[in-house]
Amino acid sequence: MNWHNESITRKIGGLSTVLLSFILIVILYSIIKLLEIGQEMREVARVDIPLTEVLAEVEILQLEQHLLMEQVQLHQIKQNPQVNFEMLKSNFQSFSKKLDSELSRAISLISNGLESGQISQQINEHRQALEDIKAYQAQHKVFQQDAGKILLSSIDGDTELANWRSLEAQDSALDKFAITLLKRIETLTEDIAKNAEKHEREFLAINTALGVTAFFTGIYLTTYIISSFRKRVSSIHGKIESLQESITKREPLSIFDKAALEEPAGADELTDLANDINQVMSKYSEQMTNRYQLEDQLIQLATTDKLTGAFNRHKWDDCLVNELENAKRNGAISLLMFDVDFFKKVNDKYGHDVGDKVLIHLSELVKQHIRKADKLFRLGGEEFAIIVRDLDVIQASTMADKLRGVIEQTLEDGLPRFTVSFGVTQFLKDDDVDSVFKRVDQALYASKNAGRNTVTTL
Ligand SMILES: Nc1nc2c(ncn2[C@@H]2O[C@H](COP(=O)(O)OP(=O)(O)OP(=O)(O)O)[C@@H](O)[C@H]2O)c(=O)[nH]1
Repeated sequence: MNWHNESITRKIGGLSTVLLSFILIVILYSIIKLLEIGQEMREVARVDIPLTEVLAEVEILQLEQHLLMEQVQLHQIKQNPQVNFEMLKSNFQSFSKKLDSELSRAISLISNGLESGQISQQINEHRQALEDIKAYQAQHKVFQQDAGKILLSSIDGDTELANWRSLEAQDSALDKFAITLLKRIETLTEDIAKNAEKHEREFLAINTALGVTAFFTGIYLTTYIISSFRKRVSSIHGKIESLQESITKREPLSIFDKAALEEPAGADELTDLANDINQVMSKYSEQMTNRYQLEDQLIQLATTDKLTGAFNRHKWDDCLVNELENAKRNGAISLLMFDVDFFKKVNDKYGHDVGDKVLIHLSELVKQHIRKADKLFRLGGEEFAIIVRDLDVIQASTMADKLRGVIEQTLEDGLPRFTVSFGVTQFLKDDDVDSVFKRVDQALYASKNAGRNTVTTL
């Protein structure tokens, strides 16, 4: 399909479709990405941040428990043997219970998150964290039982002291475990938050790229459509201008313009308009050509002698005036006038038809022996004239004599021999139509008087 030739409606429709498709892609992409980012944020907000809080609480409890043990060792065992074991035990159990409940909360946060699908990122890391918390809880339970037993007895014997040291070691291991767990969950949360940020940045970058692409595609397509319209409109404008020019000059369309009339390809509204204009121009051109030919024919009829094909008297009058002007500006122009000798006798002896043929033959003969630029006129009856450019009177006289000789020598089948007499003159600066005509007529008259078949120059 040639897009260039599509209709205006389809072009604009195509442009709108492209732009709307882009917008739709941007919207769909935005929805998908926002849902994805929302899910990631929810995961951070509902699982990872609470998990971090719980483990931070666990760490604090762990520290408090550690502190309690230090107190027991420093104040109650060494300095004050009358220690209230019941209160210590109660405090310790209360911490342990709290810690255990926080650990259970952490376990249920991860387990529920994994089951419900709320945790969608770093699933394996979350599973690993779950296992670690469970291990920590189990380890803590052992510590809790051991501590319960030890706190019921006084720590003054060697055995008890050894047990106390072992308990301290367990507590210290739990401390480290709690810190490691917290760090692991913090890193996990950080990673997920970073991932969400990365997705946000990607989302912004891709949306910007899509927006910019849509913008430039829109500009490109709009410019393309406008320029294609302008091209077509200017071609139509050109046609109308050449039509106007042709009407103003009253001339048919030039060949170049006619070539432009070729049916343009395509199916848009401008093509229809161009086709209509082409049809009008084609008809107009045809009419102008016919008219031109008709005018040519009329001009030929009006300026040509019917019998001989030479220019007639009417044309002679026009030409004589123009050539006189030419002669004044551009130099030598001569005039030859000739007349068939004793033509009346030809008519009388051979008939008027033969007389006509003599005149036709004479005119053809003369045309064969003069230059294209020289004009032959039949002034009336058997009287002719030739206007010759660029020849002075002497050169024109020589030319006349050559013609005279050719006519005298010519023997045409069915025609009698005949001769012609010439009068020759040159257009002079002060000449007017009458003076030059009078002079050449006198020259011809002189030739007749001189016995005919001769050339006289004046
Ligand atoms: N066949 C024919 N004869 C014509 C035509 N026009 C004029 N004539 C004749 O030409 C003759 C001219 O005769 P004249 O004027 O006496 O001249 P001429 O006999 O040629 O004698 P000079 O010119 O003195 O040599 C007349 O008989 C006209 O009838 C024409 O168109 N056809």
